[in-house]
Amino acid sequence: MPLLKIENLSKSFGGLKAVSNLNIEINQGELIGLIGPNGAGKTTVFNLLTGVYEKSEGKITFQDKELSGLKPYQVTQRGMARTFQNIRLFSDLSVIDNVKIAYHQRTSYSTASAVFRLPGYYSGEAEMERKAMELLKIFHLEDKAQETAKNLPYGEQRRLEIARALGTEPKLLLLDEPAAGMNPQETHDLMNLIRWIREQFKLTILLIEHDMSLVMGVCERIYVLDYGMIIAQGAPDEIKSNPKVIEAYLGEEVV
Ligand SMILES: Nc1ncnc2c1ncn2[C@@H]1O[C@H](COP(=O)(O)OP(=O)(O)OP(=O)(O)O)[C@@H](O)[C@H]1O
Repeated sequence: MPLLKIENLSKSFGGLKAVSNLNIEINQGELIGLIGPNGAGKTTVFNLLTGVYEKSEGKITFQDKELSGLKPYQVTQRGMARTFQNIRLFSDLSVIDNVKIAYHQRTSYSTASAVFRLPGYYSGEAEMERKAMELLKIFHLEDKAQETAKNLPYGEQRRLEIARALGTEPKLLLLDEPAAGMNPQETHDLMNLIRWIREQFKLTILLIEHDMSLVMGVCERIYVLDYGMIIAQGAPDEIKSNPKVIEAYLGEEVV
């Protein structure tokens, strides 16, 4: 059974069919790319998966359970986390608080112990602080733990966003253009980081990305969307030489 199964998924906005009859299967541990020209429907797919949008038609099954009518926080609790194309951090909070908020979504202590500050609350907080700090170390952000998130350079904000997503302890991580705005060196480092966190956290990753060197470099399989429909799928080498893909990217560099 795949970890994620998307069957005949469609989403219309008025007369526009942003996603049309989409079928995707992702197995545990895979690193999969979702590419396509601007406006192809990639982010809409993420919004459908995470409960931001309600589907028009189709079925999404995640960890053997259908995801239907769930709010984004419920999808997070089921084990799916995402980052956004335009970074969305709590920009006025500290770096470490951004990650601790993610752990709060998975917290084990009860609301009563939080409200009355019972001992369980404090041990829970301490544990969260420790775990958040561990994550920051992985992302080389431990020295910036007390810094206000908005003061971080752009590349570090992107890394913090991934750290925060991992704080919810997901099985499936959705990355929406993680290399956007990064220079070639940062993109190269990010590629290694993505590979590494997949192993370390036993993650399955679905990645939207326009940077072809990154997509082709890290993904095992790639789905190509155009006008809301899948026009090609396969290994990076097959995708690079697929005439439909080359045509969809007309004038753009595919390799
Ligand atoms: N909330 C919405 N209301 C109306 N139309 C929308 C909405 N969200 C997305 N769309 C439309 O759906 C289509 C797909 O958009 P989407 O953002 O998913 O594309 P994308 O592949 O992620 O593009 P990009 O690479 O530029 O981010 C576009 O035509 C877009 O204008």
